[in-house]
Amino acid sequence: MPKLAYLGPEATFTEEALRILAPDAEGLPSANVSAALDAARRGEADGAVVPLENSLEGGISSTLDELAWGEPLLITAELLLPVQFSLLTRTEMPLSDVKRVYTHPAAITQCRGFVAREMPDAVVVPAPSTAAAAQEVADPGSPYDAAIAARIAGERYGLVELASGVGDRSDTVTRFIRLSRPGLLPEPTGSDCTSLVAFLTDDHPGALLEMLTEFSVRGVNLTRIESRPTGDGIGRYFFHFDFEGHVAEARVGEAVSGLRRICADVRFLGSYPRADGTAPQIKRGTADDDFAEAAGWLSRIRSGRP
Ligand SMILES: O=C(O)C(=O)Cc1ccccc1
Repeated sequence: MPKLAYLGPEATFTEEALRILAPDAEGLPSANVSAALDAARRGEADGAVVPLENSLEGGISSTLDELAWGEPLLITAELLLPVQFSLLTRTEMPLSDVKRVYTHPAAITQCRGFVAREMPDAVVVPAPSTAAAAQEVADPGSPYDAAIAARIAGERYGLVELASGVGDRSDTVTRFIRLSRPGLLPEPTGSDCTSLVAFLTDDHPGALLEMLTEFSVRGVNLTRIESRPTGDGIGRYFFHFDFEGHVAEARVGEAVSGLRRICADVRFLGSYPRADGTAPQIKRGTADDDFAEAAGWLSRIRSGRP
């Protein structure tokens, strides 16, 4: 039974994701994303499950930066999970009495409209996770009146559900990833995604276009691009890329090695099955057979056997 570290404590959305991604796994709750990933790096767990992005707000910065700067880990699976938020308190109370709310930053952005409409005077404070917020609010000495978390977090920590469905959109989806220490990649399935981070050599006109061209000329469809500051001053960024296909496929391998040639550094984050099962778009001339045929032709030319 694998042991997987996750953003805890019990009853986070990440735990729900873990139960779906790895139903047989033993969960190891961790205080934050870095701690979960460190547990996997140190071998205290076989891997980790953490949130990566959501469809309303984009990437979860702490995860993106850990993947780029921390000891390397490999993404081996992803899951898309719709999440529902509840407003949880120790006792029944009118909404107007809720003055201090505690929850994870991703929930703050996804419930902003509800808070502005129903509790305009409330202050919302960021918590390490939604379940950590629920656990804190359950403490009678807590300075917070309410947590925004999953209904099951309310049940787990003995809170009252003052309101349910407090998210601004019911169709918001969060993307979670499973990671392991570097090793063998998952086999290609025909519906895969590859992730990497790329660092520019220097700042010059067209630098981003040059990177994008490596994908474009091989017909590789990007599914996410996100810039993050390098920390070296305003205007200095590196880039997260997700794209269709597995690095074992010729067009993807060529794009990745093309990037490697023009970037200061490329960190490969993994090729893994796509959660939505969508087959990649393959443009004419970019299938594995096309690359193999052209490579054979080139080698015949080079050896004088056209
Ligand atoms: O805090 C949690 O429960 C998490 O798993 C992170 C999170 C927070 C809000 C939406 C999705 C994931």
